[in-house]
Amino acid sequence: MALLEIEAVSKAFGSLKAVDDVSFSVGAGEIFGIAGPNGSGKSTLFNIVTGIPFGPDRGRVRLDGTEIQARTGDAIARLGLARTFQRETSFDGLTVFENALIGAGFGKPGRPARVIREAAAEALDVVGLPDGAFGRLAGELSVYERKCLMLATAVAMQPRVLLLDEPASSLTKPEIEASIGLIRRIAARGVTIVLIEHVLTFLMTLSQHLLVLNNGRVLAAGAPEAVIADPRVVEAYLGTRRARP
Ligand SMILES: Nc1ncnc2c1ncn2[C@@H]1O[C@H](COP(=O)(O)OP(=O)(O)OP(=O)(O)O)[C@@H](O)[C@H]1O
Repeated sequence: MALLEIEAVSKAFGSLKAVDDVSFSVGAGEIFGIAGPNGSGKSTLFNIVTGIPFGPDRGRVRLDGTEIQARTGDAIARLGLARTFQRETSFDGLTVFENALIGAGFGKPGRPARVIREAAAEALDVVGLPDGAFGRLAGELSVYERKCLMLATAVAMQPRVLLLDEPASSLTKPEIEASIGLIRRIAARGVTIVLIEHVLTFLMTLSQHLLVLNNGRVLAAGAPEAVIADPRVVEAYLGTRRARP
């Protein structure tokens, strides 16, 4: 059985169908990529799945067989589904370690402080933020470091499924390479990953399955090589240009 099942979900804003009858499933341990032009509904899809800030108008979302579409974002996160955002999001007035502690302590009442601290330190280690950075204020970090911290805070929650919204945006090529490595490290820990990204090489390198959205609908889905070779995808996602290598 799939770990995450999305069945015919839709979300409209007035007359705009931002997500329109979208279905797919993600197997345990998989890295599942989602691409699509600007405004095709990718972030709205993540909002619907995580309940942050809203669920779907219609359709079902199942996490390990449990229907979650009517639950709050908070309850969904407690069930083991975490997300990051397109823009770096952190508590800027808190230190790197304090930010990770918030993730590690989330939804785990009664967890000993020592265990929470260990989970926070481990998550920061996974994303490559060294001990020397633990005391720095989040607001003083570089864009890349802030993205790493947002990721570490989500990893510290020890989710079963992690949804990453454009982790490579605004990064340099070496930083993108580093991000690929750290997403692989997170996946190797048994975390199932769903990844939205504009950078196609990033998606192609990481994903076992790829889905392309266009105007809120699934345009193509399947093996990444087959999907990006699909003429409808070339036209919708890349316009008249060919895919950049
Ligand atoms: N809260 C909202 N209220 C009204 N319209 C919205 C809202 N959120 C998204 N939309 C609209 O829904 C459509 C899909 O937006 P969404 O952000 O999901 O696309 P996207 O594929 O993530 O785009 P991008 O790649 O630019 O981030 C767009 O037309 C957008 O303007």
